Amino acid sequence: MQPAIAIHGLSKTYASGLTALRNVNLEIRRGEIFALLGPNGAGKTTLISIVCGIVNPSAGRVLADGHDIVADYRAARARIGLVPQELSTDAFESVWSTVTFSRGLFGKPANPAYIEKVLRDLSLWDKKDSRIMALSGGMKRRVMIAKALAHEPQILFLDEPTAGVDVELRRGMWDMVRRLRESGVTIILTTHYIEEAQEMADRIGVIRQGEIILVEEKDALMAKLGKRQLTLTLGEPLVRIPQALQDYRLELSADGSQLVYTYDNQEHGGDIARLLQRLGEAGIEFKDLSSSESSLEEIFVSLVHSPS
Ligand SMILES: Nc1ncnc2c1ncn2[C@@H]1O[C@H](COP(=O)(O)OP(=O)(O)OP(=O)(O)O)[C@@H](O)[C@H]1O
Repeated sequence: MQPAIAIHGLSKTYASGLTALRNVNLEIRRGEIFALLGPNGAGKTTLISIVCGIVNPSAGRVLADGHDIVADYRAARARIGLVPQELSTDAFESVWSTVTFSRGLFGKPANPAYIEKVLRDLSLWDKKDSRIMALSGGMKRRVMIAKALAHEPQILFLDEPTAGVDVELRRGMWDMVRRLRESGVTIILTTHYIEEAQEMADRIGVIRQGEIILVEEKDALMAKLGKRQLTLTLGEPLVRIPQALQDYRLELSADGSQLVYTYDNQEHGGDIARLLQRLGEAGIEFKDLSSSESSLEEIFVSLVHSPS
């Protein structure tokens, strides 16, 4: 199946000489939610802006639903909806006219029934006659999404959709994005919030200094890179890790009161049973035991901060 977005060898050097993207290759599958995760200045907005035709690439090629974003701009752009980071709407216009106008920009014939559906789906129907300036911040964000959907795009870019949004509203946005995906829209979102990627994405791409350093199924990423730790609080502090336990990846806390065992998610629990048995044989007693799983956040931090 043709990908929703195909990016080949994309690079961008701004007039200032700054290279924001370096040879990016990426395919977004039809119908997926793809989260592009990266620290400030990594190149996320530049990438989205190129795909949406707002910024010119320095090199490379992008196809949106098979249409070249430069040679076949109109067809490519018609398939894409963009919800930018900044709220940009005319404060004095009503919700209805703002959204209807956006559809007209793409040369699509009027379709009040479709606009009504979009506004209802976004819980904006009862605000359709309100001026934008009279809406809350969360409602304004939803208007931005309604505008982006007005021309019935199959691919939706959300640039930092929940930046500065409270927890409740963020959950509401996530639900809404899932519903959009269920309706067949492919979704690409950028985020700083690891939790957002962890919660929403089917696949995750990590971008650092203009390079895509990783693209993985979220579940595979969690399984592959996720580590578990078992912390044993000892009955009596140890001075050093006994010879009999040298085979295990064990660390002793500075005060000798805790042993920490780090293991991969894929490893089986049998290893732990053996470790506990060996501890018993070595006469080491423990009074407490707890386990923890590393989150995507730790994985992300270790990736982004590891040397290039
Ligand atoms: N118009 C421009 N001219 C020159 N440099 C730019 C321009 N736009 C962005 N940059 C630079 O390109 C780099 C990538 O910026 P970009 O906005 O794409 O990053 P980002 O990952 O979206 O960051 P954030 O998470 O902060 O939004 C940054 O170093 C930025 O300063």
